[in-house]
Amino acid sequence: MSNAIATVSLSGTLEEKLRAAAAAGFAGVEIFENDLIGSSLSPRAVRGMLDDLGLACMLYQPFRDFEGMPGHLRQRAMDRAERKFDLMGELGADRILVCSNCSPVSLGERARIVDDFRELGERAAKRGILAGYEALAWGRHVFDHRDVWSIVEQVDHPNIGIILDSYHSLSRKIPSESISQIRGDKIVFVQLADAPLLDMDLLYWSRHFRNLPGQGGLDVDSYVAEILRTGYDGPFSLEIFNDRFRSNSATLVAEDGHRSLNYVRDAALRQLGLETTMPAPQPVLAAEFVEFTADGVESARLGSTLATLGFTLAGEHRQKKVTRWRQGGVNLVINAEPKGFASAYRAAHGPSICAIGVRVKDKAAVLARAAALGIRAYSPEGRPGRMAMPALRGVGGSLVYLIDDNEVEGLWAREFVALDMEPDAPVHARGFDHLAAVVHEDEFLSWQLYWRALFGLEAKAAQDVIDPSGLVHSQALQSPDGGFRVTLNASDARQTLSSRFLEQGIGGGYQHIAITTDDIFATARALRDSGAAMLAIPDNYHADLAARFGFDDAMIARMAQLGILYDEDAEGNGFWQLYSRAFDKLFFFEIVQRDPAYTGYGAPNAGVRLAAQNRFRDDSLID
Ligand SMILES: O=C(O)c1ccc(O)c(O)c1
Ligand SMILES: [Mg+2]
Repeated sequence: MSNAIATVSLSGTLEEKLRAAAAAGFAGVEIFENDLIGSSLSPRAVRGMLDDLGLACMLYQPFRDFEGMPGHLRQRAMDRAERKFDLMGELGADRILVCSNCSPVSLGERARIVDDFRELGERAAKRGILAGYEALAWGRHVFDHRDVWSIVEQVDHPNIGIILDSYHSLSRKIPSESISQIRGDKIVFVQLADAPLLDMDLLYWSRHFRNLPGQGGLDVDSYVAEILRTGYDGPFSLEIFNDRFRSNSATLVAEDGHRSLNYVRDAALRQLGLETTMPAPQPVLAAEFVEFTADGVESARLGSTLATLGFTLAGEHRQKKVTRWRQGGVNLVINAEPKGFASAYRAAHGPSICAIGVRVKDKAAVLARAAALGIRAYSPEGRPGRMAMPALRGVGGSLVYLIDDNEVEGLWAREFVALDMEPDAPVHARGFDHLAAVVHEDEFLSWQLYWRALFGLEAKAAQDVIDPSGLVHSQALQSPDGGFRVTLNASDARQTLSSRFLEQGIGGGYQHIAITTDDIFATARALRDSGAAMLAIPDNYHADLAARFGFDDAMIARMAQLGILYDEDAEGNGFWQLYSRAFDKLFFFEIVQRDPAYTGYGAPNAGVRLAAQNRFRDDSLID
């Protein structure tokens, strides 16, 4: 059970693609015909390079418009096949993919198609080649793997088998259980791809939007499980046509690709109740803290800001210039140490969120799963084992600290001297609702895979958000019970709030923290009274709210005065929101009150919020 990747999935020249595939640990590649045709390397030189890199040439593809051709075109197709068999001999490939015919002149007659494959089988046998028939979802006559299987059965030739491609089957909603009809030893090759759920022409969707298993919305896990159940033990190969990947770093896509195959295989084995080498994903129970990096002066200013937001200084680190601010279940840590990770992060990104801490049941299992997925742990140079908490690399170079649920209280007590909290300070924050990160568009899918593969977070439907300066893609992910939520935002438009954050902060990272309250009106009044700088929302928004939800005038006036936004799902579950102004134009806070059954993030309000923030742009980057 090895991992392979089609050269079409990676950017660059053929040489660059092969190097990236080898470096990421793939056992082999599919040579995609166009990549060879456009290369100045001879087939023998490609073979030499594959040998040097330790890569097998597992498949040559695609061979198009073969079966059911009329008249003299039939002989042309056979001649063409012989030429490709010659080429495969030079490349060292013994498998070829024949995709179902798309030609408008092709014939759909079953008997002809069967005859053509019998003849191809005879020709392939003389060369020691296996040909696999793949149903393209947009094939002229054959577009369903069930038809391909029935043809392959009828052809009944040892050199003719089936190739399964998850995109073609799942985009057409063909039940994966149908794979149980297929004999495992007749599966010549398996190609895997995921895709976002878009209502789109099948060909266009396939050629531009495929992505890695764990980055889209197709049930690739169950597809793989059904294939494993047939006894197939050959390679799983990524065949990803994706506009973004074509311009992305081949190294990033190859590394993510390898991770995604290991992830999907693990998930499929788990579905089947079979043994797998990876520990199970540990759900994140909750975010325990968010850590800010700031120098001494910024630290004092940030402390004042947190105080206006209702936080109290709750502890000081026993050895370090680190303070703990607390309100209800929300812990914010300000790290003003002049050395170490936080200080290095600040040097690159400015005062910002440099780490988060998450509670899990078994951090050792998380670390082991991360290692199996090739996700790096953070180890401060020269001081292994000195960390109070292990950490993994996270978005924008930040860290994710791992804390076992049963050690949380002990950890705070051990590391921090507790300061007396004002006993009757009102508590408006119950816990973290979600953490919102901004990432480069090129890494948008990569971080989705990270959260899904490592922690088993579930992806919600992607949202397109309209910023006054352009489109922002937004993807929410959450633990199955909703105890931990993150959102990823990315934008190609140069002047959106997301893009300005990347420029200002030199790279991705967390841009805002959303905190839950049980009474947003009381919280909003308290924040106003303590002088917190909050984001004003224009009256037009509230007039529209009144029209949409029938709020009375007094309610609308209160919401407008306090800058409260509202959304409601189809069942009438509500969601209330309130935003702070940004600290140093870098990060800000959101306060939310959610009906337990409301599962969104106020997407209809995001454009209004971005427009409001956009009004503070002029003097410098964001506010
Ligand atoms: O888009 C295509 O033409 C194409 C070619 C070969 C494949 O294996 C495939 O899945 C799609
Ligand atoms: Mg395919």
